[in-house]
Amino acid sequence: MHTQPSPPSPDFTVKAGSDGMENAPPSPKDSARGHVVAVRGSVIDVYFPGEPPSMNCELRIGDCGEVVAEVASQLDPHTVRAIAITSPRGLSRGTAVQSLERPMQVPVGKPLLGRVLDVFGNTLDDGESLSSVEHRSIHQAPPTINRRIAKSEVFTTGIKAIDLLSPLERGGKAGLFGGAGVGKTVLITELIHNIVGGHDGISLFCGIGERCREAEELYREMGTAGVRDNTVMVFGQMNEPPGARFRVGHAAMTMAESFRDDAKQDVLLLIDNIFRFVQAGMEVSGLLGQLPSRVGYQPSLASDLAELEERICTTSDAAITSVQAVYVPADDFTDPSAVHTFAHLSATVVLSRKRASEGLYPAIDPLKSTSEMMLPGVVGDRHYQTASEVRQTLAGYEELKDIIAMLGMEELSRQDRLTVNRARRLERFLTQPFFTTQQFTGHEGHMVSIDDTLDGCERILNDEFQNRPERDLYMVGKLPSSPSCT
Ligand SMILES: Nc1ncnc2c1ncn2[C@@H]1O[C@H](COP(=O)(O)OP(=O)(O)OP(=O)(O)O)[C@@H](O)[C@H]1O
Repeated sequence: MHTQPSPPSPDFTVKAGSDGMENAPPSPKDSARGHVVAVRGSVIDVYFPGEPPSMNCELRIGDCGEVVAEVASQLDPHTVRAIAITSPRGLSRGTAVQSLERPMQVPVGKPLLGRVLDVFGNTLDDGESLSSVEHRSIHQAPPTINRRIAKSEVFTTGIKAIDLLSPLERGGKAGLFGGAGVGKTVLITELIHNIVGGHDGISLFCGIGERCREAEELYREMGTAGVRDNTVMVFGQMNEPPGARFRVGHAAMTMAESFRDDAKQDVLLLIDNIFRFVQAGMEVSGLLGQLPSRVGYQPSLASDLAELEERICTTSDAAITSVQAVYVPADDFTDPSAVHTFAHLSATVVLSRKRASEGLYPAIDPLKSTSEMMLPGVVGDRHYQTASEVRQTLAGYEELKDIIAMLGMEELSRQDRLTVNRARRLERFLTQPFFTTQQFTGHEGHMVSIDDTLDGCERILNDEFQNRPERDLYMVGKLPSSPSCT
């Protein structure tokens, strides 16, 4: 079906800078020229009279190379199937195609700082083009084992519940898991606010498949916080074709790797949202006609994720610390996308809908959030003991909830009543007013050091606040030095 006699291929004339593409394709060799033989949505079959381009080669389609596509499979000795990275609107059979005979490339290095880019490295802000900057392929192998190093060092965020119960690892990967609307984006924005200013490296934000409005808000917020000059933002948002959303993570990784490997600078990589990467992969796989696997995901889900996640690592040159928001479909934590993502992370912060509905923001579930850093040798004995006691108290309260609902507090033993008293106060103390939600909550934002968090929890566990109303501990930063102070 794809090998029918092909019409003569039209002349390919390349107009530099057309279609807003800053990297105009070079003059094609004859063997790199082909033409479209079939278009089905984002799937484009291309016939090459000579040798066909290899996997992942970038194709420019149209007289001005206005549609960019990537070779996804080879159908026969002369035909390849490509996935469009830009909208394939207007394509028809016979349209000229040029193979660039190399994978997609993005600009890398210092000129990217302070810029907002798309999956091709085209600038989305008003600044000058980056076409003259060094470019590098978005497909890179992860560092070999002998280049990797493992240091166990905690990365503090100033957010009480995270620092106490699931401390992030410097040079590690952390995930913020949650269903729709439980506060993943707010939490990642607050992390940017708290960390980026004090982080003496580069920050790279990668927006995958989320709303364009959020990208604009983040850009403004970075400007207000005065951290834009040390930040690169790369977006492939929900209005873009699946190919672009699938590749934007690789583009961002290539930029992050250049800062780590060439400039030897630590990188903080924030990704919102890794589920959208999986979802884009699922769409691409469906378009390619692959048989779906469990829950409709692509059969290559595990390897797609591993290909990206394994590139995020710390080497002897510098560290890439990554925080990723992970949308959990229908709040089902056994969904394959969530399960496969869990496997790559050193810290998982789970957001709970129940806590969000009670207004206990950030809605972090203290019993489900975990971290590999939670060892006495890493966080210290005091932190380890306090976190364990907090967890035990909250778990005890969780078990007592059914009894309280059926029989009331009066039927509880004195010890159980004390547990409930402490747990409710701890729950409220672990809420925190955010800088980024200041305008609509009316609570002034607070960053809290881990010492103040430990001090607060210890005092609540020692019943210092047992006679204070619970609301006094809600949405506060650190606790007052005396329980009687407000
Ligand atoms: N820390 C917080 N303090 C106060 N309100 C919050 C907080 N976190 C989230 N919210 C409320 O929850 C809403 C949804 O938050 P957010 O957009 O971060 O959710 P999300 O999990 O990213 O959602 P989606 O999956 O739809 O992108 C916010 O608009 C806000 O009203």
